[in-house]
Amino acid sequence: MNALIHRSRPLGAVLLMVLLLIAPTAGLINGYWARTVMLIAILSLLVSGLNVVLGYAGELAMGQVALYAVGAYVAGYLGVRFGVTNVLVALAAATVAAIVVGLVTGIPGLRLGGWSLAMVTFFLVTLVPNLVDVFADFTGGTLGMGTAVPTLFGMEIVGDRLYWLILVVVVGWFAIARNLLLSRHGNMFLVLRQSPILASVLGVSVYRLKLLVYVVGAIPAALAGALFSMLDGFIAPDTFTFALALSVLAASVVGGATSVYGAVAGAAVMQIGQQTFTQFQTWQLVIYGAFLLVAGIAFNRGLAGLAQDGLAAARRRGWLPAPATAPAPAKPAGGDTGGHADAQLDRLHGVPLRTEGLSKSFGGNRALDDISIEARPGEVTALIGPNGSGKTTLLNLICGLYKPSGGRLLLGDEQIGGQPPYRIARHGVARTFQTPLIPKHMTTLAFVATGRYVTHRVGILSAVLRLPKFRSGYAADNAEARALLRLVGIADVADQQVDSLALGTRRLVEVARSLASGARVFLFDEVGSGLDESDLAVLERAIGMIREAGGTVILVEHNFPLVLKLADRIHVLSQGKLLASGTPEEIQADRRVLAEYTGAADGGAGPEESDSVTDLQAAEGPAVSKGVQ
Ligand SMILES: Nc1ncnc2c1ncn2[C@@H]1O[C@H](COP(=O)(O)OP(=O)(O)OP(=O)(O)O)[C@@H](O)[C@H]1O
Repeated sequence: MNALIHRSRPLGAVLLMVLLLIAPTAGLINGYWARTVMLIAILSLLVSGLNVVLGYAGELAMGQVALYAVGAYVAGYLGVRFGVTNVLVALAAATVAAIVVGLVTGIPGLRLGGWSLAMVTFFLVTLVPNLVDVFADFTGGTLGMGTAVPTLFGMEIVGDRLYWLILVVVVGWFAIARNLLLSRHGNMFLVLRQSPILASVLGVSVYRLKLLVYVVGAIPAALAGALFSMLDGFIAPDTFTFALALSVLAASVVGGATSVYGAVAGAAVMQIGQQTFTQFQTWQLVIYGAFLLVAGIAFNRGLAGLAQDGLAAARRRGWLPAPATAPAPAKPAGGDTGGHADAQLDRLHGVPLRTEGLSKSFGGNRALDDISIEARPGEVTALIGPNGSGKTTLLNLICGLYKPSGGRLLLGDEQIGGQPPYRIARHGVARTFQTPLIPKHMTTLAFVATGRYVTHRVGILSAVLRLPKFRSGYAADNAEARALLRLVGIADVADQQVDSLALGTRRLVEVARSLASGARVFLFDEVGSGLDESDLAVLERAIGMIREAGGTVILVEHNFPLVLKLADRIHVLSQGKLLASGTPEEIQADRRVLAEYTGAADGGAGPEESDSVTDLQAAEGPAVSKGVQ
């Protein structure tokens, strides 16, 4: 979990809110500005919903305006047709309607994948005027409909009361959004945005998580619609235009899509801008288009990003004190990258992993052909072979990123071949990537803790309400992540942004992250590549500890000396086939292996003595990049 963000206190936001709440009664703002504040508050709900979906989960969903219309018409219709004017009922009904519409549009949009959700939600916005027209008996058609005066326990909610109601709803939503986004769930949303592949190998069903995020993002939009119908007392389709959808997108960019409170700043800039420039209506589409082009490139983290950069610069220059972070554990004597000497692993319940005649074809390319190997618990099983021989493909098959074209994959006695990656991860299979998958906007500690997201569950309600279960889970996540970072010798980078780390350190972070899930099988894809001598020593020790603790380790590695030191058994792949299997001594002595690496014509019929360790090393070519690495 993001330790730095989690500790942030919204003091400024609270003070601003108190000031705004008392402003009209204290005579600090007139009617015009009170309405402006209400409109900004309503727009910020729309923007916040978009931020959840776009900024966190990375899904472009343009339907906020359609959900805004749904909320407005549901609340309006309840009052006009059924005489239900209670604001709590109206807000609850708008929330339910948002969930229903979110599910109805999100399920097909997300099932189809790709740009489908963006398309579905885009069409939803363009459909609003037509739907309003078609159901004119309920909506008043293009002429619009007047709404009833909202009430609460017999009181009419108008004037200052409506102002307070709107602010209270907005504060309530932002409290929920803050607690959700600044929690392990928000961190998983960020992982999802950065890499659905990473989310899936962490045990998360990408489809379900995206649907959840999309539905959560729909709720504030519908609440905004309900509040708007109360504010204006009239609803007409020309409120819910494509221009408004662009305005919401522009406000999200201005405020910063990954900032919780940036939505308010973005909404304020948009609303005040529109009201101030009288020519705005005429030129709004041009202005939004140009603005999105410029802002998207020039300051893509919005006002919130500029503010964060400003604060960081002020801290660097010593104008502001450094933020308080949890003290890093003391380094042991002699350790230069954070201690690991005292670190220990709990027992890992490794299971045997077997492949039986496993094959994989990509069109006409037989990348793997009839591979039968076994990796045992408490052992390191190495996969070696020249570039393109199929090592990563085998790992991708084991963790479910590729579906086998033939053969079986057994974890213990269970056939897991062909299951989706999130299910295989839940069986206790963890992996690292040849090119580490590292999210943005997250500390190293928070990232390592994402390994525990599925295995040590804490519900969304616990996070939103900050229940004791959330707090104890947060403490346990942090303690475990720190201990694992210490184990892999990089405790000192715990509070740094994980995407700022060097490649070698990222690899060690991935090892720590894979350990955090309490996995039984570990797939390490070239973890030693890019590590210096001291990091390699730490890595060697960490993998040794996993073996001692009973874990099943499959190591793909080009660093042959490292393989010889760590492996109990080595399998050599060549052009998708299993060339040789044996102990390190047997493989070193196998002339076919040396011939494969050096390209010698005569590999010999069987194992023979060779001075081949350095030969094998020298024969390794540079890694190539393709597919899921
Ligand atoms: N997604 C894919 N689509 C098409 N072909 C692929 C895909 N992934 C792998 N291949 C092919 O499968 C073969 C094996 O590739 P793989 O990446 O598994 O090799 P490797 O042994 O891991 O190589 P390296 O050591 O360079 O990582 C190659 O011919 C590669 O082009």
